[in-house]
Amino acid sequence: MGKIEQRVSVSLKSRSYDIVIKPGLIDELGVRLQSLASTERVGIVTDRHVARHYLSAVVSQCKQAGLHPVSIVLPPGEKNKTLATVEKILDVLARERFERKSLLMALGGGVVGDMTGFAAAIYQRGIPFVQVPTTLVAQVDSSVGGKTGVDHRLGKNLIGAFHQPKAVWIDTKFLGTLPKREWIAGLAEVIKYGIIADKRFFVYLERTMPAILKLEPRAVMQIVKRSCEIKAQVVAADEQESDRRRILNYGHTIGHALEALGGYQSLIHGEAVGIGLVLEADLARHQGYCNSKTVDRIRSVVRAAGLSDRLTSPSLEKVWSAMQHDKKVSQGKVVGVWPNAIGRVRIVPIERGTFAEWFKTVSVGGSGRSRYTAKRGQ
Ligand SMILES: NC(=O)c1ccc[n+]([C@@H]2O[C@H](COP(=O)([O-])OP(=O)(O)OC[C@H]3O[C@@H](n4cnc5c(N)ncnc54)[C@H](O)[C@@H]3O)[C@@H](O)[C@H]2O)c1
Ligand SMILES: O=C(O)C(=O)C[C@@H](O)[C@H](O)[C@H](O)COP(=O)(O)O
Ligand SMILES: [Zn+2]
Repeated sequence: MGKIEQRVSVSLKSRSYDIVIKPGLIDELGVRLQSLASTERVGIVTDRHVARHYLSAVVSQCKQAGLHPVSIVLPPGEKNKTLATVEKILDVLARERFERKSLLMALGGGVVGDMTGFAAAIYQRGIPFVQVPTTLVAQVDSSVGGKTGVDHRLGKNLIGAFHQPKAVWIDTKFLGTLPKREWIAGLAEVIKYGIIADKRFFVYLERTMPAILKLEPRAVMQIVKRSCEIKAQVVAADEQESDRRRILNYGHTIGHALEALGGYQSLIHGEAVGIGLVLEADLARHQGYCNSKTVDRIRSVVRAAGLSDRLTSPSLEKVWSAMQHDKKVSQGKVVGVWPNAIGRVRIVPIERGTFAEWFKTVSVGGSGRSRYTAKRGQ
């Protein structure tokens, strides 16, 4: 199997697994699956958009490797990340007599990955699955670390389970067909890693953004690999988010609230996180945790990526109330992740009064979408 693959290991207490990053890895999927699957039956879960580009190639790979693939094609988009959609996956697994050792493959973005992982976590109390992420968000974040689940009307990812994949296989060539808006959204999670854990990486992003926006292969490989390394380290230190893993949620306290307030339709996840990165940095400054220069640098890199930095809801009550459903809430208190400087964050609760004071100072406006809101394929 070619030479240019990169590997990142996720070392957990119970078990480790590898993230393999390689352009063209799709051509090896059959062989890789064969070496991991204990039964011939393999469930390929994907969505309609991804299926159009890649499903037939993956199915024929499986067949060539002597496997018996069963395709499950879901409706795309966050609004379908629901228990009802997971039930559809479970119906197929039961009907097709999937067994405890049957393997599922999540072929898609974070929505497909989170739901496939959740179905794998609960079908027969847990079956194995692999992640084959096809969006930037999924390649740098959602495919790694075992957070799986679905949304609830009141809050993001309120229903779910920790269930680690057996492997993560990343083909950066998938990104070639990704709509630009989705690519830009993924950059929010990439920028997040620089802010929470790696100043050098943040500086790299500041300098290299033009090449990244042009999808230059070296830059793409670098951001995917470094993001996976940082995520793998954090997850290894705290698999089930009892403490340190909460840093991966920087930008999400406000981001998830805005996503839920938009009914999971107006903002896509990365766009909401991009806004959250800037607003939570500004809120950190307001609380005296960092200086304005730090906020300005975060704002500049977010804008350079083409992401919005503007609050999308004028209602303090609505935003604060949506934030109450954050999974970091502890003993009724909203807990935030706040930058001290680039590369360093602290985790501290915030009072409503402090949030309200800051909220008055923030200008509201725009749709919150990235500069690239064109239709798919543009
Ligand atoms: N589990 C975690 O740790 C974690 C981390 C980050 C995000 N998430 C979750 O991930 C979700 C967002 O994921 P996403 O941004 O990947 O969105 P997504 O899964 O909705 O994919 C975005 C769009 O791109 C399409 N698409 C996917 N790959 C494509 C390709 N290669 N070519 C063309 N079209 C393609 C999809 O059909 C979809 O329309 C959110 O639900 C978020 O909560 C989870
Ligand atoms: O892996 C994690 O831990 C994260 O927080 C990564 C986030 O980017 C991701 O959006 C995650 O799904 C959020 O988790 P949640 O527990 O806040 O729903
Ligand atoms: Zn996220």
